[in-house]
Amino acid sequence: MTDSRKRQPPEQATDRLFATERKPEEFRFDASVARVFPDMIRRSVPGYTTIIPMIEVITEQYAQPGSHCYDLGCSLGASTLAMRHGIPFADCHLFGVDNSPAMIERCEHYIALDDSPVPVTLRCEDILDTELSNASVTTLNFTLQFIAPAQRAGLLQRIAEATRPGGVLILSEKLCFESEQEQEIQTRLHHAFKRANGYSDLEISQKRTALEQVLIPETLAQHQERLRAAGFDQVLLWYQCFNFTSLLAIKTP
Ligand SMILES: Nc1ncnc2c1ncn2[C@@H]1O[C@H](C[S@+](CC[C@H]([NH3+])C(=O)[O-])CC(=O)[O-])[C@@H](O)[C@H]1O
Ligand SMILES: O=C(O)C(=O)Cc1ccccc1
Repeated sequence: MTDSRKRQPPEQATDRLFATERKPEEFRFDASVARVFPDMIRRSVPGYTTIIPMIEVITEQYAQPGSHCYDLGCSLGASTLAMRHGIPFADCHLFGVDNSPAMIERCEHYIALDDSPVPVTLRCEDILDTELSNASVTTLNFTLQFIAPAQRAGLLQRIAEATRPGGVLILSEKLCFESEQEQEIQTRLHHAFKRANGYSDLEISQKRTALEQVLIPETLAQHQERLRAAGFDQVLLWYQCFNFTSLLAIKTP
């Protein structure tokens, strides 16, 4: 492939994956999702377009010279590129990890189009198996929710152990709520957000069914307690919009 072809951005499309009636099937990060993913996540996750630039701001504050930064579940690299632009040291190494070949293939194109100096290595791997060491900033931007709940504590412990003193984990997640009333209100607001972004009731309901066994949200308290038990000293909620949040877990220097 010539250099100029390699540098073309992948074509992007509008998400109509759930627009027509389809047989119930579990949601997967396959090629059809990868093709529409920027549109899908922007229209589906309240606050996503705010969180991405803030990942750059947070990374700039916490990246340490000579350290590793990790974006776990990097998809097409939106959070990876935000981290790359925030890292103020050329001797840091950034790793983007995702187990979807369709995502990693497209992500490679976006990384190649970006010419900032921080080296990036993409790994098509399960984040449960990926090697972690010498970390200053690690991001799980809406990824932990797709990991089986029984595996979550072990992964967070591995991240905390790999994190240097003064380093952080940025954890963004869809939440559920202990109060049934709050669960109902926040879900209604999330669905209203999706409708305002052009999704029909059929699209909202079919995607909801497809995600039921795949995206398993937990409460804010569950996340905060598990992050502390994993070895993070401070857990700050820095963003919430409806049932979507982002936390900053800090290992004290
Ligand atoms: N076990 C796993 N190992 C590796 N990757 C996984 C695993 N399970 C799921 N993934 C990957 O985690 C990503 C989650 S999307 C992240 C968005 C991105 N961070 C963004 O800021 O744009 C969030 C969403 O779709 O709501 C997908 O690309 C999966 O393939
Ligand atoms: O679409 C939804 O309802 C979500 O909860 C978020 C989402 C966004 C992109 C892929 C999977 C889930």
